[in-house]
Amino acid sequence: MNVDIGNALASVASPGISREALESIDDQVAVAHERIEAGMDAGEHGYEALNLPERTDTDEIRLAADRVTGPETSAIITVGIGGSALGAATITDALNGADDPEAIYLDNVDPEWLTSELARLDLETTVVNVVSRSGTTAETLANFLVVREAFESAGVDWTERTIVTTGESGPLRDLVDRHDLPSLEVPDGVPGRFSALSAVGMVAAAVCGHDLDALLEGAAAEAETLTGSLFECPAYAYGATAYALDARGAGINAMMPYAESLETYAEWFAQLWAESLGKDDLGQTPVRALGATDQHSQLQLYRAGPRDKLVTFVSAEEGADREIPDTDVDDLAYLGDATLGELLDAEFEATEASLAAAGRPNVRVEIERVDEFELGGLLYGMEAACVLAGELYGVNTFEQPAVEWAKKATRGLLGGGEFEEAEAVAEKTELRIER
Ligand SMILES: O=P(O)(O)OC[C@H]1O[C@H](O)[C@H](O)[C@@H](O)[C@@H]1O
Repeated sequence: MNVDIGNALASVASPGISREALESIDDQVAVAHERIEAGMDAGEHGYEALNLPERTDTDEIRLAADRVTGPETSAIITVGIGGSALGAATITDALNGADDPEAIYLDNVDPEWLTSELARLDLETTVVNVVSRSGTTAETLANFLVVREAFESAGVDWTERTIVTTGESGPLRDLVDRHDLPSLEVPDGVPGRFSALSAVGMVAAAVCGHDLDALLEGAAAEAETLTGSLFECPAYAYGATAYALDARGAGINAMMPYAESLETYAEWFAQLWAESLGKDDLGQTPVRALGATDQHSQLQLYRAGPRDKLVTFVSAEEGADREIPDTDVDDLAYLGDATLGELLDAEFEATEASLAAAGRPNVRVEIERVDEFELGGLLYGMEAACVLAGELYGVNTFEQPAVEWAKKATRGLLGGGEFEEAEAVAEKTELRIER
């Protein structure tokens, strides 16, 4: 990926970063890079994620996926949540074409939605991809039990169509052993939100026939750019700029890719950025946005609201295109001379310039196209940017203790044990205004 931080400079934006400040931050980047390199060399928890390009065994993933996939495979249901779903969804949503199996992600426990999703599938030709490091995540286990029941009710042998990616032990590992299911391991030392470039994120891509090696080659090429300076490393330039803008008041980061196929990538980025950096009352709030669509919903706030946002654009240099037919509507005749791709590019450049004209900081992330190599580089680049930002914030980038309170409360509310968190739910302060 390439990064252009010109519109984040103090000469353009407020908040903005002076060139002197960038030079000073670059000294911190050099120190942070040494820490990151040491963590990678030692295979330390979290830093190990940046070793995935050479660690992930794509043959192993393909072999396991091939045990449940055939030419008749029409769909793959991934049952997982958070990092155990968003990386895989980012890859298949970015790469799947009309002829690929449909990739569905059951990463919520909404009964109406899940029932409607299952009802429209041909379970005979559907693969089930269960992903959970712990094997105890309530949403994932509940959804798996419902999916398994749906297969059994349809008289379809789920064991012939189910692949599991989980830790070395736990309920899902027991299920694998009991039914001799094809399985893969969640890599040690890699938090879920950093695991897209491992079996966690790549089984669905394998079932859908994508080039896993190209994903890793793109990631490896990005890994090669990790040097000790933000002026030489796009990932570090992005991470340092986002951090520095937050320190100057831009506490919100709207991730706005100009490609429909990257909409889920913005959701993946939101977990990566929020769950890694949101600690000790610090962290930059990610907002999922999409170009050109959100020019018509959020741009007003980005351009004329509080000066508390960075807008991050992701633009693909090339892609499939389509002519806009001629029209006799006078005011729209100019569109007939353009293609949809030219319109999308013009809207991106116009929106980028409109924010700069209003002194609103924005950064451009460029990829050549949305394919395996470029996507692997984007995922890896943003992971490295996040690790660097975590070093600059001085937070524990790789843990997420704050998510545990609600889990305990949920378990307590369902009779899964005595938890004071559940009692706190009952003590809610109310001020109800009813219709
Ligand atoms: O993979 P699992 O153990 O099922 O965890 C799934 C997700 O839930 C956790 O609560 C964390 O918030 C995520 O970082 C994680 O990816």
